[in-house]
Amino acid sequence: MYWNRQQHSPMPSHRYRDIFAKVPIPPIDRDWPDRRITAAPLWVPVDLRDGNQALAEPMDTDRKRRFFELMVAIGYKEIEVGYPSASQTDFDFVRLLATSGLVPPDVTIVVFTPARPDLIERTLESIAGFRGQVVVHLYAATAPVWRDIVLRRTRDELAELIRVGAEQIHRLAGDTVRFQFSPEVFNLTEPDFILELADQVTKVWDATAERPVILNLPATIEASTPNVYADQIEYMHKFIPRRDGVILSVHPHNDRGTGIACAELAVLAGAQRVEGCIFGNGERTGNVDLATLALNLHAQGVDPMIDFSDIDRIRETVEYCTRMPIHPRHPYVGELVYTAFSGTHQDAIRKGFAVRREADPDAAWEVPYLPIDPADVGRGYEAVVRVNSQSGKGGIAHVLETAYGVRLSSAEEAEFARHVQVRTDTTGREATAQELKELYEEVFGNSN
Ligand SMILES: CC(=O)SCCNC(=O)CCNC(=O)[C@H](O)C(C)(C)COP(=O)(O)OP(=O)(O)OC[C@H]1O[C@@H](n2cnc3c(N)ncnc32)[C@H](O)[C@@H]1OP(=O)(O)O
Ligand SMILES: CC(C)C(=O)C(=O)O
Repeated sequence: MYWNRQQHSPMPSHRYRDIFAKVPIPPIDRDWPDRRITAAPLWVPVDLRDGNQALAEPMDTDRKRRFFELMVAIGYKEIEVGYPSASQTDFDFVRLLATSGLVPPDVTIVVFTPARPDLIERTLESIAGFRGQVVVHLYAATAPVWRDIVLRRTRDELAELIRVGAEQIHRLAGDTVRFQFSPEVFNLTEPDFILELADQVTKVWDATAERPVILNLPATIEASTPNVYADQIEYMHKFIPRRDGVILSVHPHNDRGTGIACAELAVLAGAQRVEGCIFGNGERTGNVDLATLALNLHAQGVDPMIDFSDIDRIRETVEYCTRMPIHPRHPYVGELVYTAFSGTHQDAIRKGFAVRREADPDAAWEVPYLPIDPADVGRGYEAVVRVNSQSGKGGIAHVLETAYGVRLSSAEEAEFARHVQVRTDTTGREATAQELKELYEEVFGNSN
């Protein structure tokens, strides 16, 4: 075919199978494609547990505490604070929260446990005496490969393990505790088995609208296009027993790079709660990024209910706690995401700002190439246009004007751009505002 001269790659793609070969995807009359997101879901950051378990150097108490205080300060009301049976550090941090008054009364903490009697006991020990709101989160992997290879249990045996764990938690936990169950690798588990387990745990935990059980459905390893995950979630939304007594939650990872889309489509499909990490730390390619999800809502006119108005302060804390830098292209927070180097984009932004200057500050934001106003997240406008050999006269004039108040006529703009082009082509580098000013003075003298 003349239009497609691509060759077969030498990679062994034949060794992989798509999700439809791995698990039944039940047909549904899907409603999610026609829905819109008009309100924020319940957000639950799992940075202190799922994020923490992915770090080369897990957080110490000081880091955990700073991260926790940040999450409280910006508005999270439910926070997974650790895997208390994993390490003394995790246990001690939960004890600190349980005994120190660091948890505000309107904030719920979540503690995470596998279905092992000794570890459940240790988990409940970690929250002993805590008077605030707490969720005990039980998990077990349910997908066939995990059942066969890892846990070496049949479906019935695994269901029994989960029932026994759920009963133990119910017995040991006080009346104020709420319960959460995650069938790990939900997305690769047979739907009828999930319904069976959901029926079981909601029965054992006596799920009611007043004391709902959280059923969290993870894409532990992202394994399909997001529309398939959305179908899987909508199926559960429609068919899980005791739906009124269940908060349907999702927990997408990002192995295919589509964790955000999975979370958003899952919310359209009926998910009420989303777990993830701020800026997307987490196992392998990370948990879904809660900051991007929140700011995607903001950019659609929906209040995300979390305050990202000082995103660089949040970024500093997250980088300190995880000891990992955030990529310059990371949505909303990256150093370069409000910056244009290219000429036609700079020209459009400059014209957009000119219109904006005349507009009501509350008028709808319509500046080309800037999906949100950088000021919303505490960024200034200095870095919006930066100049190199890809830049044009509009962008160069914008920098001179905003940095130094120098205004060029149209003829001067065109002439000066030619000088800048020679300079940036020769150096191969960016020209800073100060370098542009010096070049301007060389070309036009100091008089303008
Ligand atoms: C998708 C997720 O994020 S799940 C959470 C993953 N997080 C972590 O593992 C971090 C914390 N983990 C730990 O500190 C340790 O793994 C511990 C304390 C939980 C367990 O440690 P160990 O007793 O040394 O066991 P190990 O780490 O090798 O785990 C494997 C055992 O756990 C079992 N297991 C795994 N998941 C579960 C579960 N949800 N419920 C019960 N048992 C489980 C495995 O079948 C295996 O048992 P086996 O030894 O009888 O074959
Ligand atoms: C067990 C759950 C919540 C999890 O961390 C995952 O599946 O990734």
